[in-house]
Amino acid sequence: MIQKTTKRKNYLSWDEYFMAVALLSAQRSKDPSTQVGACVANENNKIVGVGYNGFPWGCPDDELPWAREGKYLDTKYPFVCHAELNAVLNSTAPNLNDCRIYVGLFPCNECTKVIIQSGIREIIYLSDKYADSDSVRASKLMLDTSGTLYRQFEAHNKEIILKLFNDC
Ligand SMILES: O=c1[nH]c(=O)n([C@H]2C[C@H](O)[C@@H](COP(=O)(O)O)O2)cc1CO
Ligand SMILES: [Zn+2]
Repeated sequence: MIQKTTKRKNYLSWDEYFMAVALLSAQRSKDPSTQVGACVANENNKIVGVGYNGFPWGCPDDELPWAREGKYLDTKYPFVCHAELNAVLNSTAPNLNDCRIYVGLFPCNECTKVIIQSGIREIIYLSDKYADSDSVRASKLMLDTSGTLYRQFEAHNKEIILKLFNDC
């Protein structure tokens, strides 16, 4: 076998790593329409919280509705906890001051309040598909006025492949 003496070139950047963790977490979501994941990293690039969208602890995934349309109480919206909320609540760190949060989807106004109040200073998001909604407009107003940073994730690769069985 030929010995490799220089470092590997195609390793993940920190941004790619944390976004990949967010996207992997999203795969735990039972939402049939939109799976969102979030990953909080601190100043030392340590992961301090992860989450995905789902119903609250103890609320059965098969009994509450997953519908998007219909009467409010027949939809998922009053029940589902957003990924960002779960990532903040799941954190074991004493506080999230100066952390970054990586999310698949631009945070709604309710999650934005949680993000700002938790001390997180930067949001890195993948999709802004609800940019035209009042919720996201309100988010941006709060972020701009509070000085909380946000930027879209810059992808250098279109995909990050995880192989469960690798030939190494
Ligand atoms: O910031 C967010 N974080 C988050 O976890 N979600 C969740 C709530 C829902 O389960 C799903 C959105 O559903 P839909 O795209 O079908 O409206 O994504 C939604 C947003 C933005 O609205
Ligand atoms: Zn939200």
